[in-house]
Amino acid sequence: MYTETSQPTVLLVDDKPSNLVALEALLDDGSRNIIAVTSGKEALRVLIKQPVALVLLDVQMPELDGIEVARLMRLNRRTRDIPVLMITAYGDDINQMLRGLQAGAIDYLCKPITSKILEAKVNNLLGSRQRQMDREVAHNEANKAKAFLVEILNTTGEGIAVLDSGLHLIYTNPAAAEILSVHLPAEPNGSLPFWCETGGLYDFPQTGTSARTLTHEVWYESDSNPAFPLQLSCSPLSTNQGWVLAFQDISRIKQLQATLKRIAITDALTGLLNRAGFFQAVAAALSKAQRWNKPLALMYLDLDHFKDVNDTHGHPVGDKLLTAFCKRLTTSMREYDVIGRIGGDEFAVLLEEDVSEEQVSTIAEKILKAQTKPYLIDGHSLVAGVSIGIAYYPDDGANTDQLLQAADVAMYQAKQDGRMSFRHHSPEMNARVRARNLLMESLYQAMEQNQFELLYQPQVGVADNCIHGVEALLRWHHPDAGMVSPTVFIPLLEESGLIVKVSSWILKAACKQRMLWNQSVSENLTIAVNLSAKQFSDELLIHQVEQLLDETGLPAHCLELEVTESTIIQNIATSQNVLKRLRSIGVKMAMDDFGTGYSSLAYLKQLPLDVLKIDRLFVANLQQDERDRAIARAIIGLAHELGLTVIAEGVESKEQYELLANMGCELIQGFYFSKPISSLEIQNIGLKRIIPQHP
Ligand SMILES: Nc1nc2c(ncn2[C@@H]2O[C@@H]3COP(=O)(O)O[C@H]4[C@@H](O)[C@H](n5cnc6c(=O)[nH]c(N)nc65)O[C@@H]4COP(=O)(O)O[C@H]3[C@H]2O)c(=O)[nH]1
Repeated sequence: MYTETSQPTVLLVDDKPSNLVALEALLDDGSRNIIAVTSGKEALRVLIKQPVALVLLDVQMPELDGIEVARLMRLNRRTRDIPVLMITAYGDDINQMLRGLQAGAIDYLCKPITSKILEAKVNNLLGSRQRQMDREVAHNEANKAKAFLVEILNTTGEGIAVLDSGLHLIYTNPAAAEILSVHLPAEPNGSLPFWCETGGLYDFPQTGTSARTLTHEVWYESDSNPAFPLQLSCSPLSTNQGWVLAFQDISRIKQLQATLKRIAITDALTGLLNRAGFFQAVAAALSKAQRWNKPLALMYLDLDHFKDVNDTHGHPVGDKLLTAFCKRLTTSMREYDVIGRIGGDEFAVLLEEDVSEEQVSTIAEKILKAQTKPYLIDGHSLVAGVSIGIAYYPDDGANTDQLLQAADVAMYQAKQDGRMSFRHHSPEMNARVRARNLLMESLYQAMEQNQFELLYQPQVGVADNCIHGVEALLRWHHPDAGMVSPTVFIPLLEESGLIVKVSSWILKAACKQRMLWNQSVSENLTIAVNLSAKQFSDELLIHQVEQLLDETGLPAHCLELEVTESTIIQNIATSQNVLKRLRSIGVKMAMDDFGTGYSSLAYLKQLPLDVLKIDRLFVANLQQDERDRAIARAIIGLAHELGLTVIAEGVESKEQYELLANMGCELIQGFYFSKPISSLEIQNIGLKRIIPQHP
């Protein structure tokens, strides 16, 4: 094969070299390659070896004549299309000429050869051969391109199909046939498939010159296929006779998206809706409620002391408790109520039906009741106390945030009022929360601005009416609000975490002050300091106390640490351990507020304590209530048998004092002798007998 730019090769075949020389002389004008051979055999050898554009073949040759060479050329694939121009000395021998033409010759030249005729015929034949070659090249190129396109169509994963103007499928590549489950040609009377979009049938774009490719998500449905989603690109054919479709089955992607969507709104631990999911559910319910003018109720639930469970028993136990709690919560609710976990130990419930205050209260009571039974988790018996706040649409909020905030405020109030209870939101609660938030903000500066002070309340011996000890009590002088009660700000300190910093200041200030009284009061005076629940569970407490005693030089037996009964009872085993370790360094341990609820007489024996403080609420009823007197007598008796010192708190009257003194209570604390007073006032009293305030 030769290209357009290369010169064509002309093969001259004649057994007479003189003829060859003459022919070559006539043809060799520099525009073509000339090869001259003297036999048919040689000619065939050249033809097999190299591309030749034209053969000038003498008919009469020994061995292999021109007609035989032409015949053999036609039998070979490589030579059959090469034009042959026969040269004969017998121009009048019709038979011979006919045989030559039948053997494949294109034309004849008769000897003697006229150079012009030779030139014209050679040029014609070379030109036509060139055109034939060009056509062959173009045809081959087209075939290659077609094969390439077919390969692409056959191997692509994308479905490619052509629809005629009547929406019949007239072409599908293999992927399209598989996706659509069709075999062309389609059944002549088969029904047309549906191409649908949200809202109805898919509107195929207008055909015509302004046609563009449009991409859509459509649903395809046919006799053999239930509807499934396709991502479809549709291009009208330029002939106006249909459309080319390119598409992919996106069922898997859709399923994946749905799964991801579900995961995105589900809480992995409990399987409930997570915060995002719950918010979506509330938003949907709110728009319905707005449309139909219906009320909604939203409950906010917070587990009481859940953090302690995590801290004490570890997160796996905490997780199991949450899961068990959710199970119980779910069984307390109706099937159509929506429950979500919106924080670590915070849950919310949306009630759309039967949302009168009375009905919602019944549900809240049911939830609380279900939680009174302890959970048995990994050998631990745990109670998941819960506080519930309830808010209503439209009274307490118009959107999700407002409603949740109102329910949260009500929940906080429930916690304040004693936990394991529920509260309905009321507008006054907002004011309370605002005030609380303001206080919380100013608490952060209270330490730096020296707004805290310690007062000391004497603990007076019944035997001698002298001060045996003092309880350090914290005071906060708020620059605007004046004196704020510790019952208000101690929980805020705990909540904010500031309690750690403030508590270590209290301990240090109390111990330092106590050392100053060595001379002015007594070397044996006890200083009692309250420990917050957080401090009591702080691993570093013992180290901190040891360091403090070291720093201040205070003998350990002069320091008494008070822990409330409720803190101790939360986890008896841990409390036993902490009490034991603190006592091992010589510090005295007192149980504060004894009698405020638990009256854990059964535990007293197991707790390593030195002092039992009877709560003032208990003391207040002594005069009126014979049963309280009997119980107080029993408590004091039992405490003594266990080797504990008893201090009665909140003693306000002579009668209370005398009753307690008669029962054997050895130390009295209360307004009867003194309110909490300054360190200077304690110093002034010193070891003198203290005169009752209300004799
Ligand atoms: N009605 C009446 N009340 C009496 C009488 N005698 C004493 N009180 C009051 O009873 C509370 C006794 O302290 P508490 O039970 O430890 O109860 C304390 C304690 O739990 C907590 N608290 C006070 N100071 C501190 C502190 O420094 N650290 C910690 N963690 N808590 C503290 O705040 C609670 C309240 O403290 P305060 O307001 O100082 O109230 C004090 C005291 O002023 C009486 O005869 N009648």
